[in-house]
Amino acid sequence: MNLKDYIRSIPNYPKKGILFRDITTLIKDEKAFAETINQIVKKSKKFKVDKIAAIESRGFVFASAVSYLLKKPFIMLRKKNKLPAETFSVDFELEYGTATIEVHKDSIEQNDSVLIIDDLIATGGTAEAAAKLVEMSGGNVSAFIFAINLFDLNGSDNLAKKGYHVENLMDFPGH
Ligand SMILES: O=P(O)(O)OC[C@H]1O[C@H](OP(=O)(O)OP(=O)(O)O)[C@H](O)[C@@H]1O
Ligand SMILES: Nc1ncnc2[nH]cnc12
Repeated sequence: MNLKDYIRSIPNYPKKGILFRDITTLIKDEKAFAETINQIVKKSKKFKVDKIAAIESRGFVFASAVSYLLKKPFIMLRKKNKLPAETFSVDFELEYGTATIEVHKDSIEQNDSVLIIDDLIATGGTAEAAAKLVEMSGGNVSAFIFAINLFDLNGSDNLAKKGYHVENLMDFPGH
């Protein structure tokens, strides 16, 4: 099965010049969804993983299934003002705007090895903010796993250059 066949590409969404890579067409096919989760689980075996963290909202779709299969705790990295208790907070830039993500201060313990999962990496701004949240919490990023890498936006390569382990299931151009 070629997972790339299940990704729908929509030009000029949400802004002119963005080629949107849509995962809804992958997750509505139960075999493609299961294959995606299995491939992420397989890639995760190379790394020490105490906890899994994922980025709202599309990241949750994949990461919670992986967390269930690996029997590891699941940590939500959420958009601003969604988490009810005390948080660490990081502002960052997106391919199409700016944003803030937060994590509860008591989600990650000192020296936890945290696997960060998201559906897609573009510029890498979101992923770097996620890494900062893990590190501010006292944890270490054991690796990043993305279903889709928009390779011409260089986010994945930039994370690797910074010394992070990065795994991608599918490569697409972002434009
Ligand atoms: O590498 P970057 O340039 O930072 O972009 C990647 C991020 O953008 C998308 O999320 P989005 O903010 O659109 O939110 P959503 O998951 O709630 O749709 C995607 O799910 C990644 O989290
Ligand atoms: N081109 C793109 N397609 C889907 N999600 C994205 N998130 C950031 N850039 C994206």
